[in-house]
Amino acid sequence: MEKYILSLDQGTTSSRAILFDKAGKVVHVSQKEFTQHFPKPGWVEHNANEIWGSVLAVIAGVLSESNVKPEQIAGIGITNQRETTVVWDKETGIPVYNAIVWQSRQTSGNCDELKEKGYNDLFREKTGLLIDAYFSGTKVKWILDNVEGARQKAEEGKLLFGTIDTWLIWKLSGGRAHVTDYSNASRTLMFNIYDLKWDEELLEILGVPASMLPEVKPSSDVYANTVTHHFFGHEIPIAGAAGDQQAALFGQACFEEGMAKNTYGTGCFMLMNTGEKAVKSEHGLLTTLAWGLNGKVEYALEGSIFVAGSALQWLRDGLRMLKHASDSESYAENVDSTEGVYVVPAFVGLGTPYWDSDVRGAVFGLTRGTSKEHFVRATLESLAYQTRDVLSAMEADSGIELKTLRVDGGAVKNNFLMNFQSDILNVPVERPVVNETTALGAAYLAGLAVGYWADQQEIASQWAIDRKFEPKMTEEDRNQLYSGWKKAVNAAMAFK
Ligand SMILES: Nc1ncnc2c1ncn2[C@@H]1O[C@H](COP(=O)(O)OP(=O)(O)O)[C@@H](O)[C@H]1O
Ligand SMILES: O=P(O)(O)OC[C@H](O)CO
Repeated sequence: MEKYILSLDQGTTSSRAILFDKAGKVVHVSQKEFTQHFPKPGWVEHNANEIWGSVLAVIAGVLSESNVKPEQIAGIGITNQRETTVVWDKETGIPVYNAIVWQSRQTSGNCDELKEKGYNDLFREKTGLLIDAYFSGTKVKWILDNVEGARQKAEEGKLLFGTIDTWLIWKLSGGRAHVTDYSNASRTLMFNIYDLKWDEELLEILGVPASMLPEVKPSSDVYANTVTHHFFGHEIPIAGAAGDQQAALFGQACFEEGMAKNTYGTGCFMLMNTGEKAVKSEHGLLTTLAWGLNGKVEYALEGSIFVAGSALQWLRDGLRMLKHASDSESYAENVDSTEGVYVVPAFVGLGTPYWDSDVRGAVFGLTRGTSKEHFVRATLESLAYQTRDVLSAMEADSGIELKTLRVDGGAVKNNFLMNFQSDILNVPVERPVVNETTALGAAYLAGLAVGYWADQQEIASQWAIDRKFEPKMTEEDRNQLYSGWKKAVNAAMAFK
């Protein structure tokens, strides 16, 4: 009986269940989008029960469509949109508020207060992050402060906190496991990435009771078995978990120090493996845990871009310029340039290297001749410019000049974007055969825990390239285009 690993990739816009075989190939995918809630400007929320429903639906879909039986699944790996915060009642399992999404800015006022009190260095020293509404800590506090009765219940030990991995493991195991992994814990602003413990001093400052927090485990480990009714009478080990960006780093087999990947999904996240040493950034990058594996942890440097593929969704759903995000490629290729148009998609502020929560999106350089094609092209180009901002910071902090960049995520199907990316970075861009590297990374972590794959060497040998995009632009053009982008960002930041 052939066995598979089931990976559950719970992203910002959709949930996917993917079956992988021993060769690391995709056997079948089932995907379901769910509702994005925007209750106020800058706020983004999800319904945690709708997320759970979407995960159950894709599990059922992938099994029935592929004809794979539950007993053929050797283990389950979970990967998730990170930082997104769920607080639920321990007894009833009912979330007390919507999941507050990583992009949401509703706690930026609280972050300003913490910064004014001078806490930034303390948080940075202990967590590798900086004080920003992006991370879970202030989101938990917001729920406890704004949901009636929540703080008291939390102090009585009746509420649980989790990022989406924790929520899904808790649901899949019927409430038997309240756990997370090192990579997800390192995104909360509450976890000390050096002591590898929840930090009492930070919890005190944030006003979050320790009793709400999950146990932190390695990223490759059997946390619990699923309860039988979810899998048609069969228990399956939940054997791996990692935040989606760290999982993509793993799925891209970036196991050596200095190897990096960039994932183009809702946002865009570049991570560089820094091995067993945590590199502190001077250029607005985050120091984060890559994974816990083989009895130790490894670290990564990360550049976080908040709006990437979601800018295309904005063109599609907000401005109704596109029918599908993928149509952007032909529109962009229908013109030779943007003719000086720049889109700065700072819809929820800017992350690396600017860390400005108040800046808003802006468009520059419009003329009477500007067409939809120019507008779409400028939006796609903004993903590449933001990536260049991050890569420059990464090279400055690590002292490593990247020879190639491995890429993945929904938007890398866009060949125009990949060509332009390579041109603007002046670095070759490598797109692997398996684009579902996030899900693959979680599958690998689970597969290692249950002996499905032997070791990281076996995994690294499975990585294969689909297409390499080589830079062709002249240096003069590259510099001119990029300096226009810097001007546009500075102008957007000045408009507040
Ligand atoms: N061909 C394309 N060109 C540009 N963007 C795309 C394309 N296809 C998908 N996208 C964008 O990619 C994102 C989806 O990627 P995905 O990796 O599934 O994201 P997530 O994990 O954040 O949900 C969407 O924001 C969508 O707009
Ligand atoms: O949903 P994605 O793939 O854009 O990933 C979201 C990140 O995990 C946020 O930190």
